[in-house]
Amino acid sequence: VSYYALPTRKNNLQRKNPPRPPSPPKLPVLGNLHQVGKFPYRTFARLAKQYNAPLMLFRFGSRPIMIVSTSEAAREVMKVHDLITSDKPTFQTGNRLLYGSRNIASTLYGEYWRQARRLCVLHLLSSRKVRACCEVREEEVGLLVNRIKQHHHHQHQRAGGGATAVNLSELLSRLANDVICRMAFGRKYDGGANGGFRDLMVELMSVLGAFNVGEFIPWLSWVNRVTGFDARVDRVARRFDEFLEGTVLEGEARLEKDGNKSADSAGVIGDTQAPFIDILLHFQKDSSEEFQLERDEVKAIIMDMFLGGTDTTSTLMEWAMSELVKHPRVMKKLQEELRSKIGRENETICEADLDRLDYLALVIKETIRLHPPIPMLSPRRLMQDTTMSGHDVSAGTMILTNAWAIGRDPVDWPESPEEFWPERFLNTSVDFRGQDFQLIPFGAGRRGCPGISFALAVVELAVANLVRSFDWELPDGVAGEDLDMSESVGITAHRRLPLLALPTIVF
Ligand code: HEM
Repeated sequence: VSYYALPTRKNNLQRKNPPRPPSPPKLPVLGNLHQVGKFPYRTFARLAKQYNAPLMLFRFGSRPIMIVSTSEAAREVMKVHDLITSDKPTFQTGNRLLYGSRNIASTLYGEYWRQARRLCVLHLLSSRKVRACCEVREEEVGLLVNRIKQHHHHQHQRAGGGATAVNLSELLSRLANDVICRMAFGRKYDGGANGGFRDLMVELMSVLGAFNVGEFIPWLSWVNRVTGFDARVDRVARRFDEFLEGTVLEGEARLEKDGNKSADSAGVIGDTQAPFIDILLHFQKDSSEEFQLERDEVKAIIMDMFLGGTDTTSTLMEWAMSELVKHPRVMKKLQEELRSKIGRENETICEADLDRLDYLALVIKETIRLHPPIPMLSPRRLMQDTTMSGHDVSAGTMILTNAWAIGRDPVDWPESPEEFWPERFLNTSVDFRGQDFQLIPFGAGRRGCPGISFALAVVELAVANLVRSFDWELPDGVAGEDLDMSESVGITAHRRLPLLALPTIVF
């Protein structure tokens, strides 16, 4: 048997007990780690197809990992077995950076998770709260549009008419970060004296996404000390904590001045525009609340909002703009919708207009189908032995769902699954909110993403304004269809190369 051959299903079926999911032969110590490659979602998609295996069992060092590769299998994991797959694996790096993994996304399934998630869904990310903060997004998107216009005028004057490209990836990352910053703290931290918050976020993402051998092969943990990885993690954790401590002190000063907030008739703390940190501090200070947070937990949940909401959101906007530049037909159709339905009255589109923009909604759906920002979703951990799709799976197995592969599976997407074609969503109710397992970029079930409305509000507003206000071309006369679409390595799959594009002001 070669190292790369999976046992066939037939062999498995000859066994007496329900078989384990197919599993490629492993190397000693490494298990299957050597097979993963730079783009695990591509490798796993290829193997799943090759061996016709909706569920596959791998071993990364000492950890058993099940890979879920079809919508049917995903439904079984996240719907039929949602409860017993709602635990999370622990990682040393996450423990050190996220206050013992007390953030909602990494904490173990249990009472703390239930209460913290409830708090988050009700007070931080509810559609009411999202709506109440539309001014923040409108202002920030307005700033983005003005920045591009200024760049354009400036270049015109300087270069005597020759336009230069703007770095849309950079601008969109700044937008996502500024919006969450204002929601979380009530103000922006633009660097300078405040310590370059965005640089800190970039470093945090890079440390969290780095391969840490000690997570999988515990006796090799010493390697991290030698390579300096441990010291780097400690440095990021310390700098982040210093920053968050400052924001907590500012929040405490505000609470002291305004007095403790009590719930309004809808049970929401503070006014709907109160920054997240003030709301979380209320749950730390007010002993009449049933659920009490520790100071570190306040910080961990704030970090969750940044980790969950910045890179993911900017990645989605970046791919939407890339696909539009690459597909002039779709760009033109969307521009027609925006320019005819919104008209010229306002300089920028505001959120009240978004409901009327049907084609925009299709474009966003199609973008997230082809480019789920977290292609393998967030890992889960099976709580008890069970049988899934006719296979035995043991308690403790880590579960990764390949949303990227599922979004391109010809079984669910029979018409040109690799093509960017928003019209495929016409006359279907298929949506990404966790009911339709062929489209699960936000996961599903108990641990599904609570930030969908929050994310979409930013993404739709930004894309609508960028597409309505400007015409876009690639620099150096490169045709849109030749745009490089390769992905970066890491937890989020953003563009490998930044999206540089030439704007022409239309509105
Ligand atoms: C395009 C943007 C986003 C994408 C693609 C995304 C994706 C995801 C995914 C795949 C999960 C894991 C789901 C699962 O295991 O079933 C998740 C969880 C989570 N997301 Fe998002 N997310 C986005 C935006 C946001 C935003 C804006 C926030 C908050 C401001 C947020 C906060 C969270 C939190 C707190 C969790 C953990 C939930 C739990 O474990 O109970 N996300 N997200």
